[in-house]
Amino acid sequence: MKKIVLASASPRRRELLSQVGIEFEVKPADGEEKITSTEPSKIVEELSYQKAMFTARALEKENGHVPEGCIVIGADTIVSYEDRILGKPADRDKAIQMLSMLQGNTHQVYTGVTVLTGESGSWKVHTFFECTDVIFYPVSEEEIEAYVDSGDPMDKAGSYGIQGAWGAYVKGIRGDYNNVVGLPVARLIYETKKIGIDLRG
Ligand SMILES: Cc1cn([C@H]2C[C@H](O)[C@@H](COP(=O)(O)OP(=O)(O)OP(=O)(O)O)O2)c(=O)[nH]c1=O
Repeated sequence: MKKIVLASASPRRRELLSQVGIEFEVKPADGEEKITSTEPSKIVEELSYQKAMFTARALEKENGHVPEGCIVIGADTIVSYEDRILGKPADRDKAIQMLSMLQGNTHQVYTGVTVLTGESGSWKVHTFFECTDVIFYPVSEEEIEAYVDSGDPMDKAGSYGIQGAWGAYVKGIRGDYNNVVGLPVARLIYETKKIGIDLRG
């Protein structure tokens, strides 16, 4: 059986892969990511590639060579609003600022995914991104502060989790819900099928 490795510490990404019946190991990427792009779609693709590559290099080191048939998956999620890129908030104030900006408006969530496959001694690279529009109802300052004080936003791009208490303010989405949570799993299955891989079997 082929070995699939998720290069992520995100519990959401783990759940999404498990949910559709994919069996995998987890080996979070360990390294400093660098952004050189300015376009949201390029940023998430670039960061997903770097995460997948950190883990792939570590596997290569452990094995003494590129493990044949091994599949490494890395992903990165950001929020884009007008010309701003929003990652995880640095502190409480930043989280409040982000949510105050996003409430009552429509923003985009981008997730980039990189799949590396070990083939004939090197890593073949497959990268794509998915974008989902998310619309929030107007939310008061008090509601934002109460949500931020719950601690939920701190490990999430854009300072919210659509799957948690912030779901109370989501008017709607256009596109893939799972993409907002951190991994467009159906697209991942579709893209890997195109390169002859069924991740589920
Ligand atoms: C917008 C949004 C983001 N998120 C999460 C998904 C990602 O885990 C996180 C964005 O951070 P990322 O840097 O993409 O990922 P991560 O640090 O959590 O995990 P790793 O790099 O090890 O793979 O925000 C939600 O859970 N719900 C949401 O609604």
